[in-house]
Amino acid sequence: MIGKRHLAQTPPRLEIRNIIRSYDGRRVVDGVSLRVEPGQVTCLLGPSGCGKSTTLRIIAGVEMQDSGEIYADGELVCDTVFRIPPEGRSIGLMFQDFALFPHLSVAENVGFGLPRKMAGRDARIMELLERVGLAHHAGDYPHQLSGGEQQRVALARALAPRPKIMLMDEPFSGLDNRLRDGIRDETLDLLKEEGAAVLLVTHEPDEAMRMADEIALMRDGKIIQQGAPYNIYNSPRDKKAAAFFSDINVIEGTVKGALTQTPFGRFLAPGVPDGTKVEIVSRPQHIRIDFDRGGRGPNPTASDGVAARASVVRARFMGRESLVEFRMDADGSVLKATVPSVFLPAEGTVMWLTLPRARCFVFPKTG
Ligand SMILES: Nc1ncnc2c1ncn2[C@@H]1O[C@H](COP(=O)(O)OP(=O)(O)OP(=O)(O)O)[C@@H](O)[C@H]1O
Repeated sequence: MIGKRHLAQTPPRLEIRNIIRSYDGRRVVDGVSLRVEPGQVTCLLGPSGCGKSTTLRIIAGVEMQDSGEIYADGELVCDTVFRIPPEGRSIGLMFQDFALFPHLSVAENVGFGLPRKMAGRDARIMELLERVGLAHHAGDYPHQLSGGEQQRVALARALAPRPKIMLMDEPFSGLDNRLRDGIRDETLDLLKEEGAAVLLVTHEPDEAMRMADEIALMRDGKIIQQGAPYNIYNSPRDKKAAAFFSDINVIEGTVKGALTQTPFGRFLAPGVPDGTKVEIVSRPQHIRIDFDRGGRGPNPTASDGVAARASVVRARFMGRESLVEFRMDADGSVLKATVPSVFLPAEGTVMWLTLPRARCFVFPKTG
C-alpha cells in the first residue's frame, strides 16, 4: 500500500505529529510530536503512567490514536482515515516481556521475521548471532540461555528484517543490574550499526542518559522538554524536570529589583516581577564545600556569590561518592551535597558552602 506523500525536503525516518489519545475522557497522550532520524536513538522518558507506552503502541499500530499522523520517510503511515497495518510498517519491536518462541531454536527465533525463501537468509541470521556473540548457541533452545543471552537473541530477532524503525519499551528492565550496563552498550552499538531510527521508552533517567542521542521528557501525556541529554540535565525546564534526574536542593526567595537575596548572596531573576516567590534549584554535586578558616569562609568570586556557614548533620559513604547533609546557620534548612569518593566529616563540623551561579536554576515557585 502506498501512503500519501507529505511535502518535506528531507523527511525524517519517523515523524509523529500531534498524536492525541484519550481513555474514558482523559487524555493520556496529549499532542505528542516527535522526529527521529536513521541511526538516532530518542528516549521517551517519564514517570509511570505519563503515556510513553501508549505513544509507542500507537506508532507500532497496535493502538489507534484519536487524532494526529505518523510518517515514515515522509510517507503517511497512519492518520485517522488511512492506516497501514502493523505488519506493513517496517517496525522492529522489543518489549520488556519479549518472549522468544520456546519451541524454536535460537537461529529459528532470529529468522522468524524473515521470509522463508529470502536470499541470504541464513547468512543474515548468522551475521546477527555473531554480532551479539551467540553464534555458538544457534542450535540451542531459549531455555538453555541466560536472561541476558535471551535478550540478545530478542534484539537480533527484532533487527533481522532490517526494520526502518525500532521501538523499544523498557527493554532492559527484566535484567539484573550486573548484566544491564553491558547489554545496553552492546545494544546501542548494534542499533547504530544497523541504522534504524530508535524510539526507546524508559522511566529511568540513567538509562536515557546512557542510551539517548536525544531525550524527550514526558509528563501528563505531553513532551515537556526535548534535547540532548547534556542540555536536558543542565538546563531543566522546571523544578520537576530537574528533580527527575537527581536529588535537588531548593532555596526559596522573593524577587526584588530582578534579584533574589539568599544566604548565598543574590541571584539574578531577570524579567521576574517584584514580589514573585522563586525557587533556586541546584544539584547536590554542584555545591562547593570549604573548611572553616578561623570563623571565616573562602573569598568567593563574583560568579560564586557568597559562602554560607553550615554544619554537618550527617555524612554517609555511598560507594562512588559520599553524601553529606548540612544545616544552614542562616535559616536551619538542610542542604545535601555529594562529594566524589570518601568524605565523611564528623557531625557538627562547621563548613562553608558556595553555590556557583552557573550550576543553579531559578524558577517561579510552584505548588
Ligand atoms: N487500554 C487502556 N484503557 C484505559 N486506560 C489505559 C489503557 N492503556 C493505558 N491506559 C492509561 O493511560 C495512562 C498512560 O499509560 P501508559 O502505559 O502509556 O503510561 P507509561 O508512561 O508507559 O507508564 P508505565 O511506565 O507504567 O508503562 C495510564 O494512566 C494508564 O492507566
